[in-house]
Order: sequence, then structure tokens, then C-alpha cells
Amino acid sequence: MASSSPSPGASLDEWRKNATFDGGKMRVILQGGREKLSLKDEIWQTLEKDTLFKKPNRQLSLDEVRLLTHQRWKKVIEYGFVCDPYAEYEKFSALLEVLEEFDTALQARVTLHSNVFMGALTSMGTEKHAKLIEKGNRNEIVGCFALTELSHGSNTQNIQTIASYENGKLVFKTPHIGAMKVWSGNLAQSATHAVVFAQLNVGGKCEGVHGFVIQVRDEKTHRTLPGIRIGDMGEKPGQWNGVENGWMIFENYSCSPDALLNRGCELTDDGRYVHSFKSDRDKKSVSLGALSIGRIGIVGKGVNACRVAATIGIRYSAVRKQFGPPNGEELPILSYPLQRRRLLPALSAAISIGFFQTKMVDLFAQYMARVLSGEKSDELGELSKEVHGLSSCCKPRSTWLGVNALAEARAACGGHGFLYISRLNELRDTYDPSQTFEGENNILVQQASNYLLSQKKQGVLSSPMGSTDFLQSRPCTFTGWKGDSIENVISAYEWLLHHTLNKTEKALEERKRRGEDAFTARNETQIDTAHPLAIAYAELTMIKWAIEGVEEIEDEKCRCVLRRVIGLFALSQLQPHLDLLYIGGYCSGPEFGTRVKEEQLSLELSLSPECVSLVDALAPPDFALASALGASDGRAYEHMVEDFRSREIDRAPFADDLVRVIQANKDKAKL
Ligand SMILES: Cc1cc2nc3c(=O)[nH]c(=O)nc-3n(C[C@H](O)[C@H](O)[C@H](O)COP(=O)(O)OP(=O)(O)OC[C@H]3O[C@@H](n4cnc5c(N)ncnc54)[C@H](O)[C@@H]3O)c2cc1C
Repeated sequence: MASSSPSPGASLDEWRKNATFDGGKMRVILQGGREKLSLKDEIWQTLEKDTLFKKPNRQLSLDEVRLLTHQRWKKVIEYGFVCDPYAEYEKFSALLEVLEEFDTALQARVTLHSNVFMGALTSMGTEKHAKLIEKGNRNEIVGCFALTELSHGSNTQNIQTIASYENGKLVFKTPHIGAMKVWSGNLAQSATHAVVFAQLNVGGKCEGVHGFVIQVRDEKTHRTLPGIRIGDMGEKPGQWNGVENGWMIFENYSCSPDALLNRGCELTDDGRYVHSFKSDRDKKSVSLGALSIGRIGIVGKGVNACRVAATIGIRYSAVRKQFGPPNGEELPILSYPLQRRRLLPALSAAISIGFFQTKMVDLFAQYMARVLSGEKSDELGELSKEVHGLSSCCKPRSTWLGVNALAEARAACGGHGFLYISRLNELRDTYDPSQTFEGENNILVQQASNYLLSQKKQGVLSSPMGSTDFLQSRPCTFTGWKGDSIENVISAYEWLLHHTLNKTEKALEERKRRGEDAFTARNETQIDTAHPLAIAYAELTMIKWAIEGVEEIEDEKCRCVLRRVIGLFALSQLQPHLDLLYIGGYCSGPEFGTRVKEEQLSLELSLSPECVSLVDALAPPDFALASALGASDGRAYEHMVEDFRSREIDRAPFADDLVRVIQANKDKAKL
């Protein structure tokens, strides 16, 4: 086979010629603006030149991958891309995006320290912890976050680790195996410090869950300190072997009371516990409020999962040909409506949730600045509730979409999608636990519906970020398709939100009237009403914020395509709610359901000539994507063959034994 023979697949460049917009302008828009894009490109170029960042084409052993992640982490710090994550926030967020797209394990290695550990320290600590914060910012310590225990994950208030204030010291104990800390990322091998959550015990009284910062390893010898046992959680799928998830047991580990993260509370020298929390709820929001930071970041993981699923799936489907009209040429599989249905919704989700996420991160940064300045206004209290409610449903929605998009893209790429060098299964496994950490998705969703129920009950019909303003609208049933798809979808969602909110409220009241306790009533009303309520709240906010972001775009051609992309996202999200819209009486007869389906199909068709150029604008560079099927040159077959040829086999290493077995079998048959 001559190496210069034409590629058997279709050409990606032919697809690119069909786009109606300028690819360079679109890339600037979808990568977060000119400044951010040039920061990202600068980091990409540095990493691409460094052989340490070349992707291996095989699965590494646990030890190999840990060492590689450690070396890459060290190199990222040496390059000095960012000196102060807080002062250089734009740069830091560009770095995190690049690392996320390059290797989730490396990104986790950085964020578990910089965002999760440092975020908890900064938001729950006081001036007592200022020196440690400085050390953390300079990477003189390595931090981890230890909340989850063997027998308690979602139910954080019932964790069992005990921190007792005894004779001027804090003493940590793991009373039984169920209380051992588990899953803490960075802990198993690297961490010198940990933010640990435990039940604070003072003078025999339990004061509830509090956060503490403790040293776990000696800074010079790196050995675990007396009273602490640490180990590894073992092998994990996807890129997670690069993350040192660890366990920790306390055997009367003793340290200074300054370990208490004492925002709002204090341990006095005479052995008492004092606090200024107004309520238990207030105490919880300080101790676990830090978790909202992580959740908003994890919305971005869902976005990235959709991005890579769309990139690999669409590029491969654009070049892969199967079947064709009678006597005609074989067609690229992307020409088939069924194939587009499997891939274009993921592209629309990557772009739409990306716009939503940009706005959410900006608003959250403003919120955090106000919290850290010590503001205590009622409006900030409302904002805090809204950040919590919205992040609690958007993190689940985004990560569910991302993981499903990768699974669908893998199958949409057929058998070759299953190859390691397609990377789709590895990426699916990599994003899989984003559905679980920083709050298991199904549990989080309940917090979003609780927030909406409580706002309605208190008659609070608007919110600082505007996400609950739908409560002011009068829900109208469908009277005919008007204007563009997005307007129709938004009207349907607003009706659906009122409907599910009222239904949940009534169902709860009815159950309580029948004598059910609040806990049981809440659980029993999840499936039919509270869960869809929270999901619809996430989706409507994503659609509204995405379209707002698109309307601000100056370039008309880009804006026009992106409106269609958001339209497709809106319609594809609404489709699964058609049953509730019909059952609840929003619409009757075929018009509404038929239009939703027809509009989605027509948008998928109209976006088909645009989609290759859209993924070009979203995709990371080839060396980071490292997918034979998803490379930007569209030479999927050549990349696969290059890998296959590197594995050419003349004779198996066990050939001698195999020959002997075959001969023995022949001899037996002769007998
Ligand atoms: C890769 C990875 C990294 C992690 N990193 C960290 C870390 O750095 N630090 C840390 O502290 N933790 C970490 N975690 C732990 C993570 O935060 C927990 O796994 C998560 O909070 C869920 O807790 P759980 O696993 O105990 O699940 P459980 O709480 O036991 O839930 C199990 C299942 O039961 C369901 N369920 C439970 N209660 C209800 C209910 N009332 N109604 C309906 N369904 C219910 C849940 O939806 C879930 O599907 C990590 C986990 C993973 C997988």
C-alpha cells in the first residue's frame, strides 16, 4: 500500500468550506475572548514543545502515571504561568481550562490544592491562618480536602470523625472503620496539609461539623505525622489513576486549637466553645459553603466532556463513509439524520452551557469578593442561597450531559470508537465521577428544588442573579407556535416550572396532612415533581443566559449561527419534558409536540454544514486531544494505521508454547 495513496475517507476541509462564518472569529468567541484565548494559546505552545507533555499511546501503570503527573505538576509550577491565582484570576482560569483539556488528573492535582483546599482555608479561616494561606499560594505546602468517610458521603452532617478540645489541644480520633476519611485527592502521596471535617467535641458536648486545617506529613521527611495513618484507594478507571485519592485514620492525633477554621466561632483558652452563628443553618453555610466553589467549576467539566465528545464524534463522522444512494458514492456518516441526532445536541450543549458557565463564574467571583470583604447584607444572603440552589442543579445537569455525550459519541464512532486511541471510553471514564464528587448529582438536585420551594413559600419572587424571576410571570398554556423556537421553548419551561413547583408544594402538603413526616414526604415527592422541577430550573437558566451571551456578540454571522446552536440546545433539552407538558395540560393536540420535533430536526440539518468548523473553534490542539479519530487534519485512517503498524506482529512471545500445545493436541487426536 503506497503511503501517498489518497485517504479513503472524506475531507474535513471540504466540510470546512461550507461554514457561513469566520472560524477565527468564532474561536475567539467560544474560547472566552481574545485575551483569554491568547493566554491559552501561550500555555498550549509551551506544553506542546515539552516532551514531558507528550501523550503516551498506551495505558500506564499506577506508579508510572503518578510519577508522570507529579513531574508535570512540578513543571507547570516551574513555568510560572501564574504567580498569584487570586490576583491573576484570568490567567489562572486560562491555565485551569488548558489543564482540564489536557489531562483531568493534572488539573485535579492543581485545583485540589489551589481551589478546594485553599478555597476552604480562605473562606472558613481567619487571620490565624494567614501564614498558611501565603505558604499555600507559594506552593510551599500541598493541600487536600478530607470530608467524605467510608460510611458517610452525601450525609455530611453525620460524619463520625471526632475532634475533641482537651487540655488546650485538639485531639482527632477515628472511632471506627466507618469514620476513616476516604477519597481525599492529593492525600495518598503528596499532601502535607489537609482541611479535615469532624464533629467538634468540647467538654463532652458535640458542637457539630466543623472544618480544621492540619498538617499530615513532616515537611522535610514527608513521613506521616504520629497519630495519622494514610494510604491509597487503589486503581481507578479513566485518567483517575493520576489522582492520589487517599484514606486517613486518626489515632489520637494531637495539634494546636488554631487548627479550627474559626470564621464565626472560637475555642477559648479556658476550654470553651463560643460562636456568633445566628442559627444551625448559618453554621452549616460557613462550614460547607466552600463546596459551592467546586460545584461551579464542575459545570465546566460537563462542558468539556461535551466539547471533546462533539469534536471526536463529528470530525470522525465527517470523514467516515458508509452506504450511499443507489449507484451513487458512499456518504459521510454525518450526512445521516440519525447520526447528527447523536452528536449535534452534544455540540449545542458544549456551546450553550459554556456561555452559561462564563456568566456564572463572573457572578460567583463578584459574590466571593463580597463574602471575603465581610459583607453581611440581606441581599448577599439571598445571593448566597441562589448560588447554592443554581449550582446544585446545574452541576448535575452539565455532568450528566457530558458523560452521556461521551458514551453516545463512542457508539456513534462504531468499532473504531472503542479503540484506546479514539480516547472516547477513557474520557467517558474520566468524566464519570464528576456525577458523584462535590455532591452526588441526585442529592444535589434535591437541594435546588428545596431552594425554589422555600423561595416560593416565603413569597420571594425574584433573585439577585435573576434565575428565579420566572416566579413573577403568569404561566400561560400553549395557544399556538409564535416567533422563534427559543421563545416558544422558554414559555413552555416557565409554565413547566410553575406546574412542577405547585405540584411539589401540594404533594408535600397533602402528605403532611396525612401524617407523613417532612423527611418521608420529601423523598416520596422527588420522582414525579421535585426532580423535574430542579432539572427544568437548571435548563431554563442555561438557555436564558446562553442566549443573552449570544445577543452580545458583534459579528453578525457568528451570532446568527450561535442563535441556531442555542435553539437546538433549547429544543433538545425540552423534548424529554413533552410528557409532563401534555400530562399537565400545557398543550393538547399534535401542534406543540410536532413543532418541537420538526424544529429540532431542521436545526440539525441547517447546522450540519457548520458543525466541523464549530468544533474547530471549540477543540483543544491535536497533541492534547490525542485522538486518532478526532485529529483536525481528518486523517483518521492514517493515524489508526500508524498506530496499528507500530504493533505489527510476526511471532507471539508465547509462540513456542503455543506450537507445543497445538502439536500435543494433534498427537492426542491421533491416539
Ligand atoms: C473520583 C472521586 C474523587 C473524590 N474526591 C474527594 C475529595 O477530594 N475529598 C472528599 O472529601 N471526597 C471526595 N470524593 C467523595 C465524594 O464527594 C462522595 O463520593 C460523594 O459525596 C457521594 O458520597 P457517597 O459516595 O458516600 O455516596 P452516598 O451518599 O452513599 O450515595 C450513594 C447513592 O445513594 C443515593 N442516595 C443517598 N441518599 C439518598 C436520598 N436521600 N435520596 C435518593 N438517593 C439517595 C445517591 O444519590 C447515590 O447514588 C471523591 C469521589 C470520587 C469518586
